[in-house]
Amino acid sequence: MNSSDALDTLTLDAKARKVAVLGAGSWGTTFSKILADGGADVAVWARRPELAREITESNRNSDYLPGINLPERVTASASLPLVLEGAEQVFLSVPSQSLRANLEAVRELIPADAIVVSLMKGVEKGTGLRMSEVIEQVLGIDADRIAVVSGPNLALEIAKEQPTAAVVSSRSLENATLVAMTATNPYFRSFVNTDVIGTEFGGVLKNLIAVAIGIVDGVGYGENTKASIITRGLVEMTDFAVAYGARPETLSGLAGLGDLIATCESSLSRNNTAGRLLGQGYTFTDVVKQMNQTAEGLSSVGPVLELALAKGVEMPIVSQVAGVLAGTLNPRDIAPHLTTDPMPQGE
Ligand SMILES: NC(=O)c1ccc[n+]([C@@H]2O[C@H](COP(=O)([O-])OP(=O)(O)OC[C@H]3O[C@@H](n4cnc5c(N)ncnc54)[C@H](O)[C@@H]3O)[C@@H](O)[C@H]2O)c1
Ligand SMILES: O=P(O)(O)OC[C@H](O)CO
Repeated sequence: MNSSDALDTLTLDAKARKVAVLGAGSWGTTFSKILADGGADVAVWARRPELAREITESNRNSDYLPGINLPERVTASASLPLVLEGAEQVFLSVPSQSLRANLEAVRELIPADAIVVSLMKGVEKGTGLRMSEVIEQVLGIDADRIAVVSGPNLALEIAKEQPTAAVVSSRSLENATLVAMTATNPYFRSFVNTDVIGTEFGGVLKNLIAVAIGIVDGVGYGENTKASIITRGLVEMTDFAVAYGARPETLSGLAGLGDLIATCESSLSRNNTAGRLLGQGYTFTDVVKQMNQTAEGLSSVGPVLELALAKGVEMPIVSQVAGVLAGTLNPRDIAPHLTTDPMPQGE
């Protein structure tokens, strides 16, 4: 049976019944709720046993999702073998820079046929690898068994069941579809594509533009500045991702423009918040101390600029974010420098 025949025979019965989520932060916990509300039994791995107990016994994760009740189908444990046993799909939601170490601990525990799904939006420092590439490298599994989820997905809004869409991407359309069916419920709809590169880079790059938006917000600039950065930021995102093999239309979709809008507009965004603190004059070190959740953009800016240089892609906005983070560019100077060329350019 080829893959399009296999797709034709898929019915909703093919939804996964037992899934595992590694990482009980704001996104791992919210995604567990999405999956449980779609009908799956969800086992979550939390590093701290007391958090695992709170999730299982009180159906709450009060540190990350205050006021949200989790479905009974979500249980948690600090034991990886317990969580992973029998999982048909394994969702990964830890900070990107910790993924490799976490995967090394679970390599032997992931069930042989499970689809492994990245929920993360970062690139690895030092290697410049996307999360799906780290998964492929460390687990040594076929790329068809790996999927990624991305889109305009601010965790707290979804935990409150506000209607939202996302895209699931895999080289195997069949596996993307299986994951999307499992990650669909009355308030959350998953679309599919096979452009893993574009889907992952969309999520990484919008974080950097959201940091820029936060910076100019913190400075006190208004909507013209922000709209200029969002629009030119999308050009930078698309040029970069296409240089690495993405399809341009992916960057106009949920994982690109969609996520860019959500992250740049919302004060719930940690990347946007980190930028705002920088714009208000806090140093990078102060900002890192104040953030108690993951702001991936702060770690991805370096590797993204290295990848851009390798392909000769110009990223003036991302370069300016790097300058502000390094303390070499005054946040007030970020906005006028939307191109590196003083001569007028085609848009
Ligand atoms: N929160 C969102 O709205 C959202 C939405 C979409 C995607 N994401 C992505 O999901 C990923 C996880 O983000 P999050 O929002 O859940 O972050 P978070 O900071 O809320 O939680 C991270 C979780 O990982 C754990 N953790 C921290 N360091 C770890 C380590 N070294 N090893 C294992 N676990 C560790 C923490 O204890 C916590 O449970 C990020 O890549 C983020 O970009 C987040
Ligand atoms: O809070 P942020 O900035 O990590 O953004 C969360 C999600 O990626 C929004 O889609």
